[in-house]
Amino acid sequence: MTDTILDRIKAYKLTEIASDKATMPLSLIEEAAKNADPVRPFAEALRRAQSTGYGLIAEVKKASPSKGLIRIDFDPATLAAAYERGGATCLSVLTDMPSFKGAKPYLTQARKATRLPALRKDFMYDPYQVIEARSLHADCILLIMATLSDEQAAELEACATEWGMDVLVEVHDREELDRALTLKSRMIGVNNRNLKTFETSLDVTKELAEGLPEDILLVSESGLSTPADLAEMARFGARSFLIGESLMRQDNVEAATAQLLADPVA
Ligand SMILES: O=C(O)c1ccccc1NCC(=O)[C@H](O)[C@H](O)COP(=O)(O)O
Repeated sequence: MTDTILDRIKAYKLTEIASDKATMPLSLIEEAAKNADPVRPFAEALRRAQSTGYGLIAEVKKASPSKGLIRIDFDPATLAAAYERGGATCLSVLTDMPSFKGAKPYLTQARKATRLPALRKDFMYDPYQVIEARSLHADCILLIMATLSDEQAAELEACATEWGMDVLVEVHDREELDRALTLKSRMIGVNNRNLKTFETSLDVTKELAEGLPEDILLVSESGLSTPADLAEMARFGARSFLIGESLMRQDNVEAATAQLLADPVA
């Protein structure tokens, strides 16, 4: 069977992690993580926001495997500040370089420009990356069930918890959702994009939202661009959203963010 983009990402991530460990030993990363800014509560911010409106995790995203270059004038701090002024609840910052033209410092720069909690958006396989996320001042990490075993997910989650961070557990189908629900995190991201084929459909959130336990904070991710999209997702129980491309393509990011959030359905 041919490799998917996720297989290719996993292969270079494992090489990258080995090389990072060789140049920056874990003990130094742990020291930096201990000295990082206090954690800003991520899930709590979303729960609060969606109790009166929508929770928005606004993504700082320069490029992607499916769309190539998305934004030319890309300054993470400027974009993050615009998101905050527009009413975003949290930030998501891509730190993966080969596929997303992201960088580790972008996370620190974006978070420091705002008072918002920030997610390290990357492909996590090793506790080293989790501690590194905290050293960059991350408040939350992402775990993608499509590319992790149950044991890996539980180990990475435990590490994040140990360092005080929240965990957004990402799923794309029922089998991944069932596995995700065995973890401790109560924050589930349903990715409308199939990361193996790039096919994107809001029906994925609609299908998986049904029958979710009451205590789950549901985040609908990817392919969302209009107030009507958000209203439709809200009708199926998702009031928090992870949005990147559609906002990154706007000239006025602050105004576009405010417009998207302006009229939440009850
Ligand atoms: O965005 C991609 O092309 C992509 C490809 C392979 C793995 C992950 C990918 N994206 C990560 C995401 O899930 C999105 O950046 C995020 O949900 C925001 O999506 P969007 O609003 O559609 O930019």
